[in-house]
Amino acid sequence: SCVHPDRPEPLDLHLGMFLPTLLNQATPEQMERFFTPAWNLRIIGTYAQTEMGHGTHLRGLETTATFDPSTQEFVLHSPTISSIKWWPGGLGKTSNHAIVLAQLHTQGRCHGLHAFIVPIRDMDTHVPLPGVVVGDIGPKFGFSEVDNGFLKLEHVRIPLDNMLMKFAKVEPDGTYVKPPSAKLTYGMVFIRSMIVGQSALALAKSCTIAIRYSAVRHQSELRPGEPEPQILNYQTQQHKLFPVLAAAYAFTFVGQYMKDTYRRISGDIHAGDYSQLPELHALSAGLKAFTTWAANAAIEVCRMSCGGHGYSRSSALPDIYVEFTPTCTYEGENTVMMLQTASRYLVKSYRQASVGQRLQGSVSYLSEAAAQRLRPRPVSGGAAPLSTQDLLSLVHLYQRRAASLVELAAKSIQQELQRGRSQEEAWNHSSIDLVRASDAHCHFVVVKLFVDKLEQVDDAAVKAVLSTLALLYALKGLADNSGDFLQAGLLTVPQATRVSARIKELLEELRPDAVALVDAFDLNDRKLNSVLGRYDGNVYEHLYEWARQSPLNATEVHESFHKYLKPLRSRL
Ligand SMILES: CCCCCCCCCCCCCCCCCCCCC/C=C/C(=O)SCCNC(=O)CCNC(=O)[C@H](O)C(C)(C)COP(=O)(O)OP(=O)(O)OC[C@H]1O[C@@H](n2cnc3c(N)ncnc32)[C@H](O)[C@@H]1OP(=O)(O)O
Ligand SMILES: Cc1cc2nc3c(=O)[nH]c(=O)nc-3n(C[C@H](O)[C@H](O)[C@H](O)COP(=O)(O)OP(=O)(O)OC[C@H]3O[C@@H](n4cnc5c(N)ncnc54)[C@H](O)[C@@H]3O)c2cc1C
Repeated sequence: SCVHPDRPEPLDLHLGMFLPTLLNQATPEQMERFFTPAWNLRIIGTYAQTEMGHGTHLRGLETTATFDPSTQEFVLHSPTISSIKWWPGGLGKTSNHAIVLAQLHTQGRCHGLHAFIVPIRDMDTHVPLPGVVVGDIGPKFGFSEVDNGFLKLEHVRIPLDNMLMKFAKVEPDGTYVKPPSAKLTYGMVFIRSMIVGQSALALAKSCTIAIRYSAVRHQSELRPGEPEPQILNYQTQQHKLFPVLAAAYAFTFVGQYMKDTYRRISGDIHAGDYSQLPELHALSAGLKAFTTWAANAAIEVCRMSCGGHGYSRSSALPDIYVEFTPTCTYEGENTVMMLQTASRYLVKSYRQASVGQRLQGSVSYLSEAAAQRLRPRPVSGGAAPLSTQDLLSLVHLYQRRAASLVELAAKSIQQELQRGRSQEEAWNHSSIDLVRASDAHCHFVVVKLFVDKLEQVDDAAVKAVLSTLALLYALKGLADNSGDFLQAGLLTVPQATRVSARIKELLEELRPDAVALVDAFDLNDRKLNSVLGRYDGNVYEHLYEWARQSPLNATEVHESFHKYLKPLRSRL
């Protein structure tokens, strides 16, 4: 399993993408030649796919790999400024090899994107090799520990056997042999699946810090004349933090499910069964986007709930945010991933269900919805009774919301086509609906997995408190997205009012267990690296000590006084 490092590191790409790509796409001979030295860090590699001009649109990538049968070599080339590889982690100064994604040309034809192992620096001197121009792309929002780099290839020659050929092949005479499935060369499903677990970890860290701090921070007056209360006793503070706590548990279970699903389906793929690849792609793309967007926003809620000290690096929350936020962009920009899940899976499944096909996996509910559409609607047409206590009925509500939004998106495309728009234009003019449908589908999956997990909990007390968290997660999501449920006729205004009231009750129920629930994440002080989130709660003394250690305090009078203030004063 992928052990997530505390902070980004220059070897992340080597460990998180270079090695896994070899594992997934190298032949046994290539594994021998590359994996072993890479495992021993003799070879240090990166995954160079994105270019200055293209990150999302893979088919638009411009780097070329042209086969020269006379020398049995590929010629790797960056033909334009926009084709320069840009962003790969560890590329700037750390790596001596790169897996370069390039458009394969052989016998005068282009066969699309394929992966090539390209040596970029001398294995001993680390000097860039001939034809290789490589460097760091400069300061970024964060990730300063990682040398994200650029790579310009000027007719660099590599042996035929440096193309990763587990699936696609080029014969010595230049004949191209297609892979069993074109989808096998896309990659990225592994790391997208792992990122779901990173979302859970980021949430667990952030709410541990914020809830522990909220238990030791006393501020203002709740009852005149009484001591200042813990800020965790304010309903608004609970309303900010407890849904984040619930999401941290939800995403932990989803992260485990995603890892298990990846392991199961990639095992099938290695055995030659590609049938589940669409489900794995759709699930990993959608859940990566859903969980990172949610976690990204929640980290900021946790930071701001700690007041001024939340803005101090001593809280660790600014660093957690800066390190986490690019997950919404890399490994598939979130909007694009949501569109993939909708366009390549949900709408396709909806259409199959509409003609009576029995669907399996995470979209099986679309078959149920299609059958439902064929039955006469109840005369009342109103929303079904709502239980704010029964988790299974809430799962069903999320399922029906997802089915409704998938149908809305599919119908939007149909309406656009009937207006005479082309296929592409019809899809583009429905893309807001498509993203909403994916979001609702992923939300249903998360709620369902949370509730399914409770069935595996034997301890009654643990099951009770997790059920309360699951209820809060489901009802808060319902309140936040009440427009979807109202629009789908799944919720009435009186029911929405009851949901809000129930959420307040749940916040009160969770208050006594809140600190224990974050302690249960078992994140030690070293991993949290947060003065506010210390297990012993001894914040103020350590905050003062932390500030005293600041480099600015190395001298009582900083050199800036003599260099700037004093001369300025003398000129006034
Ligand atoms: C394992 C051993 C290792 C040992 C390690 C031990 C040590 C442990 C310690 C580990 C510590 C390391 C920690 C790891 C941390 C890692 C840190 C990461 C840091 C950040 C790194 C970032 C990297 C990157 O960003 S890489 C670049 C990412 N870029 C993208 O994702 C590009 C996004 N764009 C696309 O994917 C495509 O353009 C797409 C899909 C949007 C459109 O492509 P298209 O060609 O136009 O395709 P389309 O017509 O839409 O679909 C065609 C068809 O294909 C299917 N499809 C598409 N994509 C996939 C896929 N990925 N998989 C499967 N199938 C796919 C699609 O569904 C269509 O199918 P049909 O409809 O059936 O035709
Ligand atoms: C910290 C970090 C590390 C990275 N590490 C690596 C790495 O190691 N290796 C690597 O190869 N890459 C890496 N990347 C690059 C990353 O994969 C790309 O930035 C990402 O794929 C997004 O592509 P882009 O930057 O071209 O954005 P664009 O695709 O240009 O996105 C810009 C906007 O256009 C929108 N958009 C694009 N296409 C569509 C569409 N079809 N429909 C609707 N809207 C669309 C997007 O939603 C977004 O709002 C890294 C990036 C970052 C930030």
